[in-house]
Amino acid sequence: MSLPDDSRYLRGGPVAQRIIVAVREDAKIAKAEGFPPKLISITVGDTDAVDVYVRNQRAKAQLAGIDFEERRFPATITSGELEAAIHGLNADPRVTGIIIQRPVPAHISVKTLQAAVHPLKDVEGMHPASIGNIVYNQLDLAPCTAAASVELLRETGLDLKGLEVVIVGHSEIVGKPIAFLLMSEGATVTVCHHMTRSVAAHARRADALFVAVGKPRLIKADMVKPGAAVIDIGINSEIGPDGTSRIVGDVDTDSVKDVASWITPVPGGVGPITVAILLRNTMVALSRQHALYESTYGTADRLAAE
Ligand SMILES: NC(=O)C1=CN([C@@H]2O[C@H](COP(=O)(O)OP(=O)(O)OC[C@H]3O[C@@H](n4cnc5c(N)ncnc54)[C@H](OP(=O)(O)O)[C@@H]3O)[C@@H](O)[C@H]2O)C=CC1
Ligand SMILES: Nc1nc(=O)c2c([nH]1)NC[C@@H]1CN(c3ccc(C(=O)N[C@@H](CCC(=O)O)C(=O)O)cc3)C=[N+]21
Repeated sequence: MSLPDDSRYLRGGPVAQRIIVAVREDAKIAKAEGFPPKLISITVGDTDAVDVYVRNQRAKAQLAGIDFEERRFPATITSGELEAAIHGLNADPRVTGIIIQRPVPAHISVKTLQAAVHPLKDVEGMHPASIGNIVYNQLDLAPCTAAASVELLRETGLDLKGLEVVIVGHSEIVGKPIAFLLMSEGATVTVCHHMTRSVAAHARRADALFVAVGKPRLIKADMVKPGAAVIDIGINSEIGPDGTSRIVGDVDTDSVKDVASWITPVPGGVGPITVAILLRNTMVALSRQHALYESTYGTADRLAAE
């Protein structure tokens, strides 16, 4: 889809590009120091949104100089088998980071899998020990989509302090971490979900509206305050008028763009930044592992050599 050249569109491409350039520099240095970064993606079963994400992870990891490997498992696999595979990756010193693609089949608990990833290899910040960091305002490694969405809001130049923010969707991986990230920035945050009495009434008060539900065109123009920033996080596959599959968000962009001052396109908005932040998180994880390695072995080795 090509978008008109309209400053209301908050495009993710340039932001993602900036991040990837910095990651590439870091990856080059890490390789020279003998710590080549390697990211492993674990997919269980088949989901369109995951396929898009993994395809872009592979492409951008290659651009950034990060080794990328996808491990695909059938939907019939047991939780025990997956946990064993994760433990193997935890123990493999060549593996820097592990991402568990969501969703996983109903008979498997994604929480159990996330808890099985070693916190030092948790590049999404989803281990129960990692997710607490954002509650304590330690924001250098946050869940990727949440961090990407906040990064796009910053592009508006709006002052986040005291900003009225409404988030629609409260998943652990998107809605809740966005709320914590924005609270850290001083925004006033309201979180809506399927039990909220009137999502529209809340949404209409928002200076910045984040939507992560997974329902095409859920947010219409009459739910948006004139002049608001609308961050559309949804990635939904649907069949377009020409009969081919296409990706759309959760916002009815055609009507909302006439009301909002800023809107993120889908594709081309949050998605590319999510991928870039995953790669940046891989480098943050690597530098933590490197620091631990040095404090455990490095000094001793250097002393021995002198
Ligand atoms: N762009 C990107 O980088 C990413 C995009 N996504 C996309 O974002 C979307 C959401 O993903 P994710 O958070 O993982 O999804 P989940 O299905 O885990 O969460 C959806 C959330 O929406 C809430 N919800 C459902 N129906 C309504 C409704 N009618 N009104 C208000 N809230 C509602 C649910 O509430 P409750 O739990 O109470 O039912 C839940 O909190 C998907 O389209 C996904 O593909 C996801 C990750 C990354
Ligand atoms: N553990 C986990 N973490 C996730 O963050 C996660 C997940 N599981 N499961 C699936 C969803 C979906 N998701 C996408 C991220 C980026 C694009 C993306 O790169 N989109 C581009 C490209 C679109 C295209 O190539 O057609 C865009 O929107 O412009 C898509 C989808 C992350 N998710």
